[in-house]
Amino acid sequence: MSQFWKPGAEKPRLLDDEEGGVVFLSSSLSSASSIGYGYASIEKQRQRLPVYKYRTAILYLVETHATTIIVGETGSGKTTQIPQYLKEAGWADGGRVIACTQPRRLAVQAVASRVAEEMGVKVGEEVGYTIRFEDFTNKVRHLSSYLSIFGVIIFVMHAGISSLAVQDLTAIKFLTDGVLLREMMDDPLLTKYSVIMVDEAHERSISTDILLGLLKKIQRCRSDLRLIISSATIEAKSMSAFFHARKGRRGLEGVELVPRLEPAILSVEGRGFNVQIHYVEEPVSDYVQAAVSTVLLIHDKEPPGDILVFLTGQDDIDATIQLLTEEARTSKKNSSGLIILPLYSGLSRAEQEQVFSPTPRGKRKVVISTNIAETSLTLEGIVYVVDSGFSKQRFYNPISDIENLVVAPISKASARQRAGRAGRVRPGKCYRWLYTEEYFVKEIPAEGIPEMQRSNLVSCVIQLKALGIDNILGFDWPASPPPEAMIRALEVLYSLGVLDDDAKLTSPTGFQVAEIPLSIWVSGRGAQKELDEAKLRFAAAEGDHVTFLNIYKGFLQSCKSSHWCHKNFINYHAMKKVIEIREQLRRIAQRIGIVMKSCESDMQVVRKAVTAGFFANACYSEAYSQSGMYKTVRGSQEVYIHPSSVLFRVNPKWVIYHSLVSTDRQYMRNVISIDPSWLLEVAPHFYQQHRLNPIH
Ligand SMILES: Nc1ncnc2c1ncn2[C@@H]1O[C@H](COP(=O)(O)OP(=O)(O)OP(=O)(O)O)[C@@H](O)[C@H]1O
Repeated sequence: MSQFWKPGAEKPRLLDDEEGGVVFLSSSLSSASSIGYGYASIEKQRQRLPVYKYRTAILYLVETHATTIIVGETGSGKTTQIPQYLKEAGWADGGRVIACTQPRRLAVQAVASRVAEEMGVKVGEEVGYTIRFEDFTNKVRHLSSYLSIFGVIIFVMHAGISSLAVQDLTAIKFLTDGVLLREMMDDPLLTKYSVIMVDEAHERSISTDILLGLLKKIQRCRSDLRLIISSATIEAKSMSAFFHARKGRRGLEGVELVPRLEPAILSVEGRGFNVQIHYVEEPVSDYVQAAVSTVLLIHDKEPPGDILVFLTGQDDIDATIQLLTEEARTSKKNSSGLIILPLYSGLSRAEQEQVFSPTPRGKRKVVISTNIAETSLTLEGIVYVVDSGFSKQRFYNPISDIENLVVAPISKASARQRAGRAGRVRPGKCYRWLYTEEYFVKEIPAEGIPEMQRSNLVSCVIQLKALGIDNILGFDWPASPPPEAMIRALEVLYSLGVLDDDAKLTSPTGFQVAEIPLSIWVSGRGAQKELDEAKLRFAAAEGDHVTFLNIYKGFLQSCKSSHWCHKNFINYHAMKKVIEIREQLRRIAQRIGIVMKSCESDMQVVRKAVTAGFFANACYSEAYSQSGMYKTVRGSQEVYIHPSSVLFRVNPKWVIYHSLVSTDRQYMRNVISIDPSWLLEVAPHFYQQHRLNPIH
């Protein structure tokens, strides 16, 4: 086993002018070890962060450059400090807002709370956040709705306070990049924002990439807007090249523009606390078992401190928790005193928030998480990180039109982010215990493939179309998506009636679809296991979607009882979330003029509705096939019904699936039986075009 974390070995540095950046600073920081830990006032803690020494530099670069790229180690203070510096320097004066985007909802909430705490304000006042279905910012709309509630009496006072109503009272707003994109539908130039900081830009989610492309466009119209692109692990030069390359700049050469269009690159040197990296000597075959053994070893041998384990998804997490709990029961020595907590996006807010609660004295918290905790989060007690080296990633094949969620190795950038969850408030250790150092160095790529280049682009195309970007193939992307995937997406949207013959959004369907904040390809995440178990009790011959509907109806009939959920192995918090999201969707549907009508008990309507949304995922089983094998109508791929489906072993002739998972075979999840004649009815363009033989 080797140990290393050479502070400074991989440190980013300030690039010089020839490399496309700006020479500005040469100072270096005190080493990490000089930063003590223990109690310090919040102000002192802020001043000890590496980024503090760069405060003036950052403000100067933001003032003078349209785009500033900031690279600094995990925990150096980018996310929590830079928005505050900007506010202190006046960038939120006059009702303007400083935005900071994050790829994940949990990080948005956590960072907003921390910054509010540092500023001594409540979340939702000067510091706010917005994520899908949740807006904690202080602005006009809240005042107006308050006014409407109290009607006439308050209306009299309205004139008196209307000057307040035009001001956005939130100065610093954290939000997901997806939410910022949605805001562009109402305000294409994002006029209320003075500075937009795209944080964790290395993640390159589809939303981040669309956002970067659109922000570059907005910069042409708004010389007052400033962008900050930040990350610990971003390839700064290529990001700079993207923002620097502009079409139609002829005639501007030699002209000194303020702000300068050429991006500035700033490297924040120094890190919070040391993190030692440990590797395993021999590769392991079972990373769940290896994770369990590593946790027990740390618990046995290492001093106090909480443990954060990175695994790939709910299945792995459940298996690990089961093994650890088993261990706690049988071997008192090893695992007593462990508080084991899962963390993944399908959990309720309350369940997720448990990971932030302080660890009782004499106990050790073990948080077992997906990559939801990979960036931006500070979990105070974490000293040890155990990294499986894998995550679940989407891979889309535009030729077969199949999108798989597969367990794949993470990038070096991700591994550094994971290690960076330790060492934030005291020194830490990271156990890349599940893969060898040689494997890490030689096999793991420096960066991941942008999501845009490995995903189905249906939602992405709808969003761009709704924002008036008609020439999607000519859009200025940070990394171009494969043309086949774009063409596939256009084709599907045309067949769905979302796009017209000129590839423009149809009215009203296309615009309505664009307004709904769920993609038409709804993900089935959340409480999957419990729902699988309950399915037997609620199983419907038509398939999984109708089964879910039965569960939903049962929940309502029980008066939304948690006891009922417990009895039926259903996740109560997930059901509450279902109710919440349904209510949000109902409101949106009302606002955009969709007439709602109950289907009563006619399940054919439900099945047809699913067919209308997912017709491209139709499959059939051949009459002679005994093996449970299906073929996709498009592409003739072999697929099978997942054992968790109520239709497993029932094998109706024609089905539509919601998503595919790849293990030893391609399995269809969330499957519903259909009548093939509906395919021609709901998607005639699509099926005529593909001349489907099996439909007669
Ligand atoms: N909730 C918290 N409790 C205690 N300390 C915190 C908390 N949030 C942040 N900090 C402190 O502030 C430091 C800076 O956090 P911040 O998120 O700004 O860093 P960052 O450079 O953006 O890191 P990353 O790249 O990992 O997101 C942390 O290392 C930690 O010392």
